[in-house]
Amino acid sequence: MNLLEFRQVTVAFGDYVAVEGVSLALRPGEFVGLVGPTGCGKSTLLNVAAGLLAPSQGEALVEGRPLKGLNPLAGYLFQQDAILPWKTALDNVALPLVFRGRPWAEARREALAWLEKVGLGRFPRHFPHQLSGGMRKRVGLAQVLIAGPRLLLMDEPFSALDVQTRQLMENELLRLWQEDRKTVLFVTHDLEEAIALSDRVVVLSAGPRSRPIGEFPIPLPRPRDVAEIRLTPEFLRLHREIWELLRGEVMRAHAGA
Ligand SMILES: Nc1ncnc2c1ncn2[C@@H]1O[C@H](COP(=O)(O)OP(=O)(O)OP(=O)(O)O)[C@@H](O)[C@H]1O
Repeated sequence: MNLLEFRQVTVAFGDYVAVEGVSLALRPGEFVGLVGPTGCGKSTLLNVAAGLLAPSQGEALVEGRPLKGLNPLAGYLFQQDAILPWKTALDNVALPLVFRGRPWAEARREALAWLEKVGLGRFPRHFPHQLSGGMRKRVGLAQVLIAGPRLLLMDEPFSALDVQTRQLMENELLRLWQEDRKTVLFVTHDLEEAIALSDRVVVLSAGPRSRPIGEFPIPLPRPRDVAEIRLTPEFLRLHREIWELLRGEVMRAHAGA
């Protein structure tokens, strides 16, 4: 059964129809990259998947059941940090468990294990302003993963990072993902990032009335190193093929802007 499915999802903001008739299904354990030009409705679809936004028409299904309210299986990682500046790295990661009623001591123990998993075992008492951008991302990732989501919704999570840090984080994400293969919907307008990470890349058309116009399986071997895989002939072939479709949409989006 599909873990997440959009069935003919349309979202309108007033008269503006952002996405129209979107159908897309994610199998359990699948890593799907969603690419499209700026403003085409990628975040809108993630918000529908998270249950933060109800479609104007159509529906989202989670394990075959219509989604009503917040998606209980989902963890959401945004472009901006969602961590609290006045809490330590450890307490930021522990918070989702505390919100669920777990005692602080127990939550902190588990949080420390997660900080170690993301390579921050030596920084539990640091505050966010004492950490680099990449380290804050790691805190954010640990904070999402500690809650045990089966679906990860990621909205350009690494786009604010410099290229090297970004590649480190992409590899880190793949390493963690290999461990238990959560279902991932990863939004980006960076086609290379989408190909390097995903099992399947879905291309959205330029808005308004955006919808998927192409789906490309990415049969690159795993485990992958995102920096190395970009240099392989198969990667370049996939990039050329998908870019052919995406380029037209990017140009349409710019012409309409
Ligand atoms: N709450 C809202 N009210 C009105 N219009 C909105 C609202 N949210 C999004 N939109 C519009 O819907 C369209 C899709 O927005 P969305 O943020 O989903 O695009 P995106 O593909 O994620 O963009 P980007 O790549 O720039 O982040 C945009 O034209 C945006 O202006």
